Amino acid sequence: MSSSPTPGTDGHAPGVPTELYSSFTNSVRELADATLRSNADAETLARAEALVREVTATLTADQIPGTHGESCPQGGLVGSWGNTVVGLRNPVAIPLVFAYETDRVWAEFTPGALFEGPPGHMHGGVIAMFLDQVLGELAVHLNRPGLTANLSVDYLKPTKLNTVLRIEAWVERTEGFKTWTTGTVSTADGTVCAKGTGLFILPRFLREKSLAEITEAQQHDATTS
Ligand SMILES: CCCCC/C=C\C/C=C\C/C=C\C/C=C/CCCC(=O)SCCNC(=O)CCNC(=O)[C@H](O)C(C)(C)COP(=O)(O)OP(=O)(O)OC[C@H]1O[C@@H](n2cnc3c(N)ncnc32)[C@H](O)[C@@H]1OP(=O)(O)O
Repeated sequence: MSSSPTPGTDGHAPGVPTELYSSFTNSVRELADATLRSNADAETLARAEALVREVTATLTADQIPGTHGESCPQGGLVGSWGNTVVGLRNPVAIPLVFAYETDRVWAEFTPGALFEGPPGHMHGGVIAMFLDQVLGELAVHLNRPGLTANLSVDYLKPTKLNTVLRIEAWVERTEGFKTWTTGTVSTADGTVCAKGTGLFILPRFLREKSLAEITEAQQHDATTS
């Protein structure tokens, strides 16, 4: 079975619109939730497994090597397709869709059973991962991209699954190539469930580059801002 060396110049396989990637990936997210919560009997599960394995074989017949970030080092839409929190083509992502304001980034989302830690509640590691993303998105949004050097989370209340949550971030302070951002995960009534702070540092090898070069190097989807 062949594997394509890289996607086309815009990252799409011939004739595939972004909407199809998006709707297909959503269908796989639904499959993951169905897999987790199905009460199907043994015969039904065995039939479903055969079908899923057939679909998997169809998809793996033609794949990019490695990751989307590696295949599209210039970043942009395709580079962010694989991101585990916001990736349009990543079935593991929710995906979060951020709104960008002058000094703030936020998103609303409703995590389901796939994100469980304590019974009925969101896993703390997943909360930290989502906070990392929103804190880093803000740094990028402010044209101060960086890698997470430090992330600290206070878990203030258990975070219920299957309720609308708001995640947002704002900047705390900046110093040269360092950016400290703070963010929260809260419920619709404003209760803060978790609060995180992050330090984002532009890596040494990028510090000498221009902002335009850095923007190209980062794996950020400029089209979402
Ligand atoms: C692979 C390259 C990609 C390049 C892209 C660049 C930026 C854009 C990135 C992402 C944007 C995309 C979407 C945004 C949302 C995403 C959020 C998720 C982000 C992540 O998921 S990201 C993965 C996890 N993250 C890492 O994988 C980092 C591993 N790590 C390193 O890559 C280095 O460790 C680094 C770069 C952190 C520093 O390395 P370095 O060589 O530049 O630092 P250096 O030693 O020169 O120190 C310079 C000054 O920073 C101080 N300093 C250093 N480290 C510190 C620390 N931990 N705490 C407090 N202060 C610290 C020193 O004390 C000194 O301070 P002073 O100048 O005052 O003396």
